[in-house]
Formats: sequence, C-alpha cells, structure tokens
Amino acid sequence: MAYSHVRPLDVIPWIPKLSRLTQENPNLQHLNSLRSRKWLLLSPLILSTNASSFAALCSKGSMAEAPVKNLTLRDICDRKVPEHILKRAEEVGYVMCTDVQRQSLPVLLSGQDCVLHAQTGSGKTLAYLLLIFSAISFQRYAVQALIVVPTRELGMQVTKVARMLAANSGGSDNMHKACTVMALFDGGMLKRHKSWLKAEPPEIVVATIDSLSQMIERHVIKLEELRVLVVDEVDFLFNSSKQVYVLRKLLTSHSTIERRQTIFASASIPQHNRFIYDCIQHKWTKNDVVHVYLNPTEPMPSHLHHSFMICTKKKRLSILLYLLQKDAPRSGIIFVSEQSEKSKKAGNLPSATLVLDFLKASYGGDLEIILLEEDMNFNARATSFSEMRRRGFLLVATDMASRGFDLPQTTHIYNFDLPKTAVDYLHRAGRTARLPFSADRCSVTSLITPEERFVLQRFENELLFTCKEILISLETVA
Ligand SMILES: Nc1ncnc2c1ncn2[C@@H]1O[C@H](COP(=O)(O)OP(=O)(O)OP(=O)(O)O)[C@@H](O)[C@H]1O
Repeated sequence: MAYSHVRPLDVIPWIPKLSRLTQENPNLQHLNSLRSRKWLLLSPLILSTNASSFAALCSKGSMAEAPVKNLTLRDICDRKVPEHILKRAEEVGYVMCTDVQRQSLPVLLSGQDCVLHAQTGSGKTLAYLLLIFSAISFQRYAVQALIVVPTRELGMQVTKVARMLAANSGGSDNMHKACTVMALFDGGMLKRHKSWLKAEPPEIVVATIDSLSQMIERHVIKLEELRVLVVDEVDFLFNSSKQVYVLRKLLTSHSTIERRQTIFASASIPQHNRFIYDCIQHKWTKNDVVHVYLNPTEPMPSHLHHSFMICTKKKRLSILLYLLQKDAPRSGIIFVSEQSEKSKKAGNLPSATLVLDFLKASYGGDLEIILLEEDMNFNARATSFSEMRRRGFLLVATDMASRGFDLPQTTHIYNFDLPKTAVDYLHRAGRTARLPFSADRCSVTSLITPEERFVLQRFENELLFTCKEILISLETVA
C-alpha cells in the first residue's frame, strides 16, 4: 500500500481540503470516520488530485489498481520544471515516474517541505533534483539550492545526475546562462572552490557537512538566496555526533524555514513520527511538512532474495569463494566490518585486507577486485570509485559504501561480516535491486556463525523479510 502515515498534528493543513472533497462527493463520506481515529491514513498525491479521481481510487480501495500508476514525469512536471530539463531527463531515459516520484513530486512542486521516506533505489534523488530545477532562477548568480550528503562518493553521484540534467541549460541560442553545479567535498580542492564561490556563485551546491562548515565559517558561501535545502541520508547525518552540530546550525541559523523549502530524504528514518515532531518543534521544517512514506510494510525491494549460510569464521573465505563461483554475479559488493580497537591491539588483520588478499590470490574470475574503506586517502577512493563505474567489479567495502551508492549493475551483496544494526542491513541490501523497472532477482547473502543466527533473525523481524538458509556439505568447499 502506498499511503503515508500522518499524525493528527501533521494532518491539520489537509483537513480543509478533505472536508471540501467530502462535501462535494458523497462517495467520500466514509473518510469522515477516519478523523475520529488516532491515526489517519492519507496520501498527499490523492489529496492534490481532483475529487472524482480521488473517489475512483477510494471505491477501488487500492493504490495498486489506481489509474495514476502509469504517470510520466512530464504529466506531473510539465510547466513547473523547465522544458529543457524535462527533455534532458527524457533523453537519458527518465520517462515514467517511479512510485516515490509519483507520490512526492506533486507535494514538492507545490512548495511544501517534505520528508521523503522510501526504499533504497526508489528514485528519491531525481524527485528532489526536479524540484530544485523548478525552484531556482537560471539567471541569478547565487547559491539557491544546497544538497547535503554524508559521503563524498554519494555527493559525486548526485552531482553527476544534476549536471547531466543541467547539460545544455544555457540553450542552443547562448542567450541564457548555463546552470552550474558545484561539488564541495573535503579533499584538497577547497581553495579553487573558494575563488569560484566568490567570483561566480553556482546555483546548486552539493556538499559534505565538513566542507560546507569550513566554507560557512570563512564566510565564503552565502546562503541568503537559498530556496531549497536537501539533506540526503538524513538519519545518518543526525546520528553522527561529528556532523549533527553543524547540521542543526545550518537548519536554524544559517538559513531559515520561511525562505527555503526543506527536504529530508532517506530509506530509513527510525522513529519517524518523533522525527517529524522534532522537525516542527525545532523549526527545521515548516508546520505543514508532508511525510511521503512509501512501502511501510515492505522496507526493502520485493525482488530481493535473502539467504544465509552458517559456517565457522575459519571457513568464511572459502565459502565466499564458493558462493562467488556459484552465483557468477554481474557485479557484487562484499561488506566487511571496520576493525575494532581490540582486534587491532591483538595484531589481527582487518577483514577488508583478509578478503582482498584472499580474492586476489584465488578468485580468478573476470571481475575487477576493488577496495573501498574509510581510511583510504582521497585519491585512492576516487580511483576505486571511477574503476567501479567502468567495468564489472567485486567491491570489498566497509559500511561507508552502504549509503546512497548507485551502482545499478550490482546483482549480489555478501555480508562477510554481519552488519551491526537492521538499518545497516537495509542500506547494504539496498546497493542491489536498484533498477526501478527491472524484474531481475538480486540477492543478499550473509555468512554467519551459529551464534549470529539470532541477530539475523532480529533483522528479519524488524525489516519484515525472510532469509533462507543455504545448505551445502562443508566438505565440498575446499
Ligand atoms: N524515473 C526513472 N526512470 C528510470 N530510472 C530511474 C528513474 N528515477 C531514478 N531512476 C534510477 O534508479 C536508480 C536509483 O535511484 P536513486 O539513486 O535516486 O535511488 P534512492 O531512492 O536515492 O536510493 P538510496 O536510498 O539507496 O540512496 C538510479 O540508477 C536512477 O538512475
């Protein structure tokens, strides 16, 4: 079901619309009864469509059968998003709306603040970028949209999509100024950015919190003209003790809710009702913020297949090799945990090194073996990232690769080490099954010890999925 759960507090701005609709149309009378309940289920998209189509949806009683399912991006964005941006989106293959785009774009384009809460790989990035292109002026030299991201790699991806859409924004007649998108990530380029920001401020900035805070402190970036603020992977940023202070300041002191539209996006917002309450209380968003919440009963894509294999720590490497040979992934990610201080002191090798060295010595397949972890320097990380985009890969990575990475050719995820939390599991799993209209079955396989079975079971209960055990005779594995 594609409805959003909204508390009475959040629903206040919608009530007049609801009562107008029910007066106009007797089919909707039963909705009145909902008002007396503690929870109200309603869809912002439905409320923004006309009364008769709303009635049709209600009488069918299911969004799955709704006629609006086949909307194109143009149906929703026409005359709101500049024509050349829409054309460009179509050229690169963004024609039909994904579910989250269908539900959120009417809300976003109406100017309301929004919490975008939908599965990994559902297309949240394009939804907020289309809003940005509708809200900024291409003729003004000022930072008008800011997208805050947790990692440089996610930032590079968002920048790439934004630049792709903005290509040709200057128009063939050269009459208009082209829209510029600045990537502001830590990594030694900040000097050049400083002059750029002063001389010719870009319309859109994509930034990590650290670099942004440096630019704000030095008064290099000016946010007076900010129209749209997007915080991507919002739960991650609010959870990080390093980032949360700057983020709060950005939301309340460096810009104000009256002048900007605020969008928070993530596939996981634990205690989302509490979060929305906080958004309003702390004035991170306006009071009528809309929570667009898709698939609450299915937080992960349905075409994802989950399995696990029980083995001892000693056997894990050879089991991993066995699985890689059996699965023959198009591309795959092997997630390992960061090494603990205790393990470092004991002189053990980190999982990342163990797996990398083992695969380099024994894999023998066609895929490129690549490492990506927090401790790598900027250049090494950038090289790994661009290599992954060029060919099939087996990426060995810590959880830094679990948020927002969009590598659609990834068909298999392996949890060499089990993630710490269900939210981490969800984001790791979300690095596959990312092609919105594909029916390919992708998979997540966890290698666990017998003692870890109950942890995985807890994730299954929390994320509402079932994990199947792979049973093989361990003797068949070298
Ligand atoms: N309308 C569309 N038509 C076709 N492909 C789309 C459309 N919208 C998005 N995509 C593609 O879907 C993939 C996932 O999109 P995106 O990265 O925005 O997901 P997300 O919701 O931000 O996921 P995550 O929560 O993991 O960051 C991308 O490869 C993107 O190009």
